[in-house]
Amino acid sequence: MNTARLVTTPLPATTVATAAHPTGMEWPIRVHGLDKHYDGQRVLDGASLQLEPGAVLGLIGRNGAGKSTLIRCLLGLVQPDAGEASIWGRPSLQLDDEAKARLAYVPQQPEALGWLKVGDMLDFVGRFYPRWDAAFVDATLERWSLPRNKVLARMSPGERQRVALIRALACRPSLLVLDEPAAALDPVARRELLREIAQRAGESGTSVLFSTHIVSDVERVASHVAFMHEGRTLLQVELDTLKECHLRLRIPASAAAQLVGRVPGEISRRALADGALSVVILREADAAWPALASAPEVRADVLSLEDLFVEVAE
Ligand SMILES: Nc1ncnc2c1ncn2[C@@H]1O[C@H](COP(=O)(O)OP(=O)(O)OP(=O)(O)O)[C@@H](O)[C@H]1O
Repeated sequence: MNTARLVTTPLPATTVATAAHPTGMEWPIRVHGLDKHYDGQRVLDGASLQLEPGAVLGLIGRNGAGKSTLIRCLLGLVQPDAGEASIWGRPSLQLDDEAKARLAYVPQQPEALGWLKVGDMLDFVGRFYPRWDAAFVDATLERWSLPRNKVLARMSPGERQRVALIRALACRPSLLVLDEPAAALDPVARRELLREIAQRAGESGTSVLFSTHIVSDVERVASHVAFMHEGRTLLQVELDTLKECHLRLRIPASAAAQLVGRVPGEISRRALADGALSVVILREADAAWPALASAPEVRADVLSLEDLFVEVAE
């Protein structure tokens, strides 16, 4: 497969640490050109991402695509080999206490403070956050049937993940970063979580980044989606405009043989068994489609989010 890097909103040339949002507000998240290697394996390959204030961005990618590594670089937990990452305009590796107090992160497998009981851990952590919402903690523990007096290490992964989510939301963060928040949750708990995220974003203006490989979760709650594949961010776009800005072209073998180079806006390409080509293209809002899209022998389809994910990640 031949893939190209493409972000529908191009990142300006200024450094991420200093660039301002067009509204004058700070970008909750900006990541530009991140590279990261582990043991000679390229895990991030020029990954770029940005999160609008108040937006909910679903970062979608297959297992091993690099989502967790991108998030860990973004939060300053891992140092990238190259590229820049910032939160509210501050470089991720130099976040001050004020920025950290406005930020909540739920890792894929929350393990911290496992020897404490649920209630003791939440009371302890709450002391460090001036905006801690103790009433929310009590109400949500009850609603989600989580006992205060159970030791965290003895809980199931799903229960532990829900406690971690309560902890994250109780800080009333301005930015919430969730790494596969639904991974260990049953369908009911997943819906509750998504509802909570949507409510936070809608009512309090919390900006949210969450990684997932569950397409329906993105459709249910996200305002924006970014696709990640083999360490690259292939596209980032607003969900409402997604259908207007991508097409899959099925180019028959006869025409495919004459095709030289990439199709304008091409983000993925797949050879089909009969020699035809399946090419996904993306255009900027209001830009014209390439002439090939209306060629009589070419079939152009708009894809569902799930089909688009499969097409670019195959
Ligand atoms: N600390 C590490 N040491 C060595 N390799 C690592 C490390 N962290 C991640 N990797 C490798 O980097 C690649 C990307 O991993 P990452 O966890 O970022 O992917 P992911 O998209 O979050 O996957 P998943 O959806 O399965 O959680 C994988 O091949 C993984 O094995």
